[in-house]
Amino acid sequence: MAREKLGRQAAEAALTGLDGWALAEDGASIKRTFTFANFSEAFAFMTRVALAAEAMDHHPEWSNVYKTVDVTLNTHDAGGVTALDIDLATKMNRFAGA
Ligand SMILES: C[C@H](O)[C@H](O)[C@H]1CNC2=NC(N)=NC(=O)C2=N1
Repeated sequence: MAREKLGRQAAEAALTGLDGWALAEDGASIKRTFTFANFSEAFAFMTRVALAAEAMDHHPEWSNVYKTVDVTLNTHDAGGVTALDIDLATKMNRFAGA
């Protein structure tokens, strides 16, 4: 099920092939820093992700400084990483051209 919490091994397995993402030390979230050419590119990325996230009803925790976007994903209800986070991370990589 999409909201079923993935154990550490399953989460790590799901991340293989997902460029740039790593499991947080506590195993409860996944993280990636995206770096773009400039602020416009970073903000365009965030806009695309925002629309996709809203459609999924699954939202990133993120911050933006100039051309970098730091992202943390987890599923609050499950208290950890689920397939929803992997799906959103996959979309983010696609939007970032990674
Ligand atoms: C009611 C609604 O489905 C929940 O609050 C959603 C909204 N967005 C969410 N986003 C994330 N990242 N995790 C959640 O558990 C979550 N829950």
